Amino acid sequence: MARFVEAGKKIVAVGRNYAEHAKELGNALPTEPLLFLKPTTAYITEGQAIKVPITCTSLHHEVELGIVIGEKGADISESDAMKYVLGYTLALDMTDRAKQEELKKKGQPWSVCKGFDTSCPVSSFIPKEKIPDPQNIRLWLKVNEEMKQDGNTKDMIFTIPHLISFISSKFTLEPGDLILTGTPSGVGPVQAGDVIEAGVGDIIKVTFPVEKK
Ligand SMILES: O=C(O)/C=C/C(=O)CC(=O)C(=O)O
Ligand SMILES: [Mg+2]
Repeated sequence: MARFVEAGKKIVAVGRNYAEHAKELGNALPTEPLLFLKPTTAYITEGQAIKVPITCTSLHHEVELGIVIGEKGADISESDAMKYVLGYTLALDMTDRAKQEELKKKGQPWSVCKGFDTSCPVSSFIPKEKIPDPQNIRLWLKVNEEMKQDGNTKDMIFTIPHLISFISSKFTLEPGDLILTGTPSGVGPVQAGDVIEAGVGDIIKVTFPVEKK
C-alpha cells in the first residue's frame, strides 16, 4: 500500500481547475482555487472496488493528478512550492453527481457527494523524478475499454505551485497529505459491473472495478 495512504493525512481537492470541465458542467471559471476535503476513509488502492453509494443515482468518474506532500509547511510561496512535493499519484475523484447538483442548488457543502467511502481510488506512489514536468503530462481514463477522458495538466487554470501556495495559506500541509488537482473534461457516469482504467501518461496505469455497495 502506498506510504501516503498509510500515513492517512488529509486529502485536499481542487474543483473546476480545467476550463473545459467547468464548461461541460455549466460552471463559470473560478477566480481563485475552489477547495473541498475528502476524509481518508475515502481511500482505496488497487485490488479494492469502487462501491456505488446506496442512494446514488449518478456516480461520475474524474481522473486527476494527485500531489503527495513531503514536508510540513504553511504560507508556502509559489517559488518554494515544488520543494514540498514528495511525489505524485493517479487519483480518481469519484463523485455522486446527482447529489452534488442537489447540494449546489441548496448552497450546501459537498462532503457527502465527494467524500463517501471508496471515493478516492489511488495508484501506488509515483516518485517525483518520474514526472519531471508535472505541468505537462497526459491524464486519461477509460470505462469498459472506451476512452472517456484524455487531457493534459498543461490545461490547469491554477498551476501546481499556485495551488500549493494557496492551499497552504488556508491549511498547514503535512507529510502524507494529498492534493487532488482537478479533472479535465469528459467526466461521466459509471455503474456496478463497469471497469475503470486510468493512467498518467505511460508512467502508471490503474484498474478499478465498480460494484454495488
Ligand atoms: O460544480 C460542479 O458542478 C462540479 C464540480 C466538481 O465536481 C469539481 C471537481 O471535483 C473537479 O473539477 O475536479
Ligand atoms: Mg474533482
